[in-house]
Amino acid sequence: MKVLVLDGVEEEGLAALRAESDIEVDVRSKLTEDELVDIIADYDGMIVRSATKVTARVLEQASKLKVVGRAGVGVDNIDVAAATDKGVLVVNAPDGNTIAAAEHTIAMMMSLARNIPQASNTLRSGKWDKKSFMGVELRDKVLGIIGLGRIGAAVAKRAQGLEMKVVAYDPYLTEEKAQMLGAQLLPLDEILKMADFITCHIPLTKDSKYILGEKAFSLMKPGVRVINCARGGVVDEEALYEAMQTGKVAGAALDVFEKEPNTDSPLFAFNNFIATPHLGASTSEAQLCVACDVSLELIAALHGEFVKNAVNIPSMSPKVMATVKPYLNLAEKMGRFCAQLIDGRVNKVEVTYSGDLANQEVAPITTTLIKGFLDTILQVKVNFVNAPTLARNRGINVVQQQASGEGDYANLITVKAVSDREEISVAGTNFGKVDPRIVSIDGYHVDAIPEGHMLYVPHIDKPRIIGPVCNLIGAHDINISGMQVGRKIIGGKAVMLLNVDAPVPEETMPEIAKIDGVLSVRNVSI
Ligand SMILES: NC(=O)C1=CN([C@@H]2O[C@H](COP(=O)(O)OP(=O)(O)OC[C@H]3O[C@@H](n4cnc5c(N)ncnc54)[C@H](O)[C@@H]3O)[C@@H](O)[C@H]2O)C=CC1
Ligand SMILES: O=C(O)C(=O)COP(=O)(O)O
Repeated sequence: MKVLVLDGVEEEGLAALRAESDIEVDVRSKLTEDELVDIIADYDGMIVRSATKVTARVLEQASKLKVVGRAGVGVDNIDVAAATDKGVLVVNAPDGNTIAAAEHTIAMMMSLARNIPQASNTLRSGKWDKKSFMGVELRDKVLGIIGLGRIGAAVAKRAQGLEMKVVAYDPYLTEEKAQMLGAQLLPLDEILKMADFITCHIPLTKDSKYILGEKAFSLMKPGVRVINCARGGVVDEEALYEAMQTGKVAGAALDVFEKEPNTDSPLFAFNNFIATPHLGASTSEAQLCVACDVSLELIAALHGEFVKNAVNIPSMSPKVMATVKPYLNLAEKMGRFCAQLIDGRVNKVEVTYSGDLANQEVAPITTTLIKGFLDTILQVKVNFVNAPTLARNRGINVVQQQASGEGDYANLITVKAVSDREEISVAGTNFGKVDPRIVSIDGYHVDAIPEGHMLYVPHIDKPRIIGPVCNLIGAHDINISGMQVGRKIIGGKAVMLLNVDAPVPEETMPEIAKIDGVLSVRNVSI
């Protein structure tokens, strides 16, 4: 497999990736979108930082691509929706650069407070100017943090060390968590009115675009200082320009810009404006960390294993991963089994978990089941990433529920599939955690190993059915390795499920269907 590495990802951090015998690493310098479009079909994985734009056009040509890794946090340079539709996993490395970004923010704040870059420039140009650079202290000043996530929290901790009062706006964070961080959660308007310094630590989303715009600047305290080391577009640069022009804003520091690279911003005209070229994550420690983290994620993704920091599938903690892993094989097989048993256009798949599975995280098991279900009926590549979207797009309503109460099995997954023609239900369990079994079909008890080729024959419970079915299969020299028969009442409907060493030829199927008492017959391949 080939992995394309762009944007100057730290070489030392790629060691784990290079050590994989089945992975070839190709490090390139910056490529244009056209160049990327031309070569991307060769690659199974790619790693980027913030410079390369992984657009829908690039992804369209990425016929082998399984995973895009972001050596850092923000994935706004990757078209995640297009990747999801194509079944391409997007992973990031969100923990490795938190401290670097937080320290850069503090450095920006200190620089704003003490005019360090400007004073340094003046001195280097031959002027010993003390008068122009009167500063302010940070102690007792109010720091307003917008977005109290990983970096916001690290900034809060450091600001408290500087004896600042920390207030924060983060509508997605609990009061308890903010309290633990020593920050008071307040509405945005109140923060804008009271803060001496305001710093953003949020992703760029449709809600956060221009969160610091004209209205926000109008509410701010005169003499406020503003910092953005998060994403360009969170601060409206034109509104900032106006607010600096009027003197409302006493200083601003941007590490990120709406358009990057940016070497000619009108803001550069202000002496109280300082800027760095998106350096928040640029420490040797952070770059080593994110490169190592993303390399491990790429290795896992390329080997079909679960990843820790997926952006477009639900992430799983190692604890959840350990509990769900034994059921993924069963779920995928059950999905495949049901899809081949049901007739007509499926509009609903209802998955019910009971026993041990009643009280644990099961969403990844449902996704795996749906993947198995769709895999057998769709031509497109189905994986954990696009399975839920593909189901939704095909009008299949996936319902997941967990049943309480004692059952007959230590763990049980029951799938009810509904189509425009019929409804079927299949139940499966893991014996001893890892041994998958189909234990019921439409309420008929069986005990079948879901593997290889199977033949499903619903019939009337009466003599001279099993023998003739087996004779016809035997006539084709096909070995039967397992047989299960289940009925509810004597003489009523029954089901027969055979494990066979090869698929029963299509031309034999009508002959089996003709046997008196056979209701239908179906080949199933797991
Ligand atoms: N300048 C640089 O080089 C770097 C920039 N970053 C950027 O910093 C930002 C923050 O990164 P992390 O702290 O790791 O992310 P995070 O996901 O840990 O934290 C983001 C926080 O923002 C909050 N949030 C989201 N939307 C919000 C909104 N509209 N209003 C208020 N709060 C909102 C979330 O609840 C969360 O607590 C990201 O945009 C990331 O891309 C990260 C690393 C380096
Ligand atoms: O991790 C992030 O979100 C960053 O913004 C860092 O960007 P970079 O990897 O330095 O181009």
